[in-house]
Parts: sequence; C-alpha cells; structure tokens
Amino acid sequence: MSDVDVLIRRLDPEVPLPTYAHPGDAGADLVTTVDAKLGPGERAVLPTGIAIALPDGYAAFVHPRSGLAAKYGVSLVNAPGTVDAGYRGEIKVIVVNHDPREPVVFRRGDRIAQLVIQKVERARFHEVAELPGSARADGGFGSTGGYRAAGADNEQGREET
Ligand SMILES: O=c1ccn([C@H]2C[C@H](O)[C@@H](COP(=O)(O)OP(=O)(O)OP(=O)(O)O)O2)c(=O)[nH]1
Ligand SMILES: [Mg+2]
Repeated sequence: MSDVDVLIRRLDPEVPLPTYAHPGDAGADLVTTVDAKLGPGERAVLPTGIAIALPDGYAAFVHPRSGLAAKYGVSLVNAPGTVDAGYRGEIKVIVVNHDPREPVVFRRGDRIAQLVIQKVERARFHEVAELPGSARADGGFGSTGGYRAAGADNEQGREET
C-alpha cells in the first residue's frame, strides 16, 4: 500500500478529518454531521461535512462498516458509492436499515461508513463482432455449482442449482 496526497475541505468546522483506525487500514472512517433515525427498511442520505479533490487516476469508494452491518443490519444502498476524481461536492452516505424490526439511530459525529481510495483505470473500449474465447465463456450466476439457501419451511436448506 502506498500513500497519496489528497486535498480536503471541511464544510463543517467541527467535523474530524477521515481517520484510519490502524496503520495499514484501507478504509478511513466518515462521520455523519446530522442526527438521523431510520425505521426498518428506511434509508437516508447523510452528509459527512467533507469535500475532497482526488488526483486524476484515483477514485474514492464509500464502503459500509462491518460492525454496523453485523450489529444493526445497516448498509449502504449503493455500496460501494463511487466518488469521482473531479467531484468537489460534499461526500454523502446513503445508509439503509435492513433490520426487519428495529430502528437505528445515528448521532452527529457517529462513524457511518469508510472511504477507500484507489487507483483506477479508464478503459478505451474497442468494439468487435466476436469476443475471444475463454474457459468460463458465458457461464455465470451459479454455473460452477449449487449452494445452500435455507428456506423458511425447510431447516435443512434447499439445494440451489
Ligand atoms: O456514495 C456516494 C456516491 C456518490 N457521491 C458523489 C460523488 C460522485 O462523484 C457523485 C456522483 O455519483 P454517481 O456517479 O455514483 O451518481 P449518479 O447518479 O451517476 O450521478 P451523476 O449523474 O452526477 O454522475 O456523487 C457521494 O458523495 N457518495
Ligand atoms: Mg454518475
């Protein structure tokens, strides 16, 4: 992993800069600058109070936090969100409460997501009539085998093929 310099602007003077919890972490935590309560199945677009300028050839991806996902069923509707290098607006996080029963409450300053900055390639698309062959060809969507999906009426699970 290498370091890259990224310009950042605070739109809210009290907001902390995104922080990596440990050396070597890929994700820097983002906080919400507002309180929010999401009922089961609800979503919200939460402001983070920061804007960045990425160098050309980079993008930032807004990823869910696994702790929020495991404990509360919270994820991001568009995971991972894509922040383009040219985007200068406020980074926002589209959270969703997937829990079927419990509401979730966010308070200003809570860490709601993490930002992963990566080098990206842009493609030059070359249109062709036929694509070159490959071992996988057009196999996909479970073509390599079944998996167990537990049905509500079947504790043993159901073999999907
Ligand atoms: O989770 C996200 C995703 C995107 N963005 C910002 C940065 C990104 O550069 C811009 C546009 O995102 P995207 O291209 O995913 O959305 P779109 O619906 O295609 O909008 P646009 O037409 O503006 O490209 O919105 C965020 O702040 N958070
Ligand atoms: Mg877009």
